[in-house]
Amino acid sequence: MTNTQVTHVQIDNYGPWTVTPEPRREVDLQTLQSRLYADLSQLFGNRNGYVFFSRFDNMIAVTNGLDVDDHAMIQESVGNRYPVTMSMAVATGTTPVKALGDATSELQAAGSAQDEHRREILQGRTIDEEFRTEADVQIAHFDVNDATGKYTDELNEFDTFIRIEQGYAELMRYMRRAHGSLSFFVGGDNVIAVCPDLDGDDYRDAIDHVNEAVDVDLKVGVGRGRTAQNAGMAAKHALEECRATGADVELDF
Ligand SMILES: Nc1nc2c(ncn2[C@@H]2O[C@H](COP(=O)(O)OP(=O)(O)OP(=O)(O)O)[C@@H](O)[C@H]2O)c(=O)[nH]1
Repeated sequence: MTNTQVTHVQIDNYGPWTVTPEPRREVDLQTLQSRLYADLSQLFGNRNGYVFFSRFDNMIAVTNGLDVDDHAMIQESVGNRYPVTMSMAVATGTTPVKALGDATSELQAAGSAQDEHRREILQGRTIDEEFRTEADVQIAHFDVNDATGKYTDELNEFDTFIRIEQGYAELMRYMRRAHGSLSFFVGGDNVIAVCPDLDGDDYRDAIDHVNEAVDVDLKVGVGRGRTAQNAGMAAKHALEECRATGADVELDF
């Protein structure tokens, strides 16, 4: 049974900051956001977590293996180095959607994202070491079949981008609604989904749905692990197995 630990990261009072005392240069905001994402990717990643940028001012991390002190250190490090602070709430659940829902509720209960008095909130609970297992995290790595031949080498970059984003939009909605999963675009033609205990038929169902809805062909490798890093690497190996065998779905368990 999966037990996903999810952390909701939110920049404090970011909206007002972007326009105070007057609108800040967009290039500076883009630089700040992408650097913060890069730093968080390293800070969570060094502890075997994964972080996804969602909207950049909000980010979602899979943090199995990190305790509250690890979160506090990451929060402090960002507070020391950036002109903005961030709040975090962490929750666990048998589905990632449920865990994230609980984490978000904790942040919302602590105050608005645009409340200047709500700063550096750190709330929630992590999984005690004794209850952690090798099956806590299930990660699916989706990839568009032959994106290079069908899109990248054929269409202009914007039309390729539209095709890939359409596949992503349909997949993220369906995996959330039908399968309690959180899916994130990670670049190129790749989507990483954080999932509860799904089986091969569930993944086939999602791939068929996306194919019927928006005519984008996907394959997926799925892995399990004690941490996001372990599950994610197993998923990548399973995806290589798809490439070797021609299968649409490969499970590494
Ligand atoms: N983030 C991330 N991006 C990747 C990964 N693998 C490939 N990409 C990106 O996806 C692009 C397409 O690569 P592939 O998916 O290998 O190529 P393809 O043409 O779809 O071929 P097949 O996947 O073999 O059907 C690459 O140029 C990279 O930008 C990965 O593991 N993670």
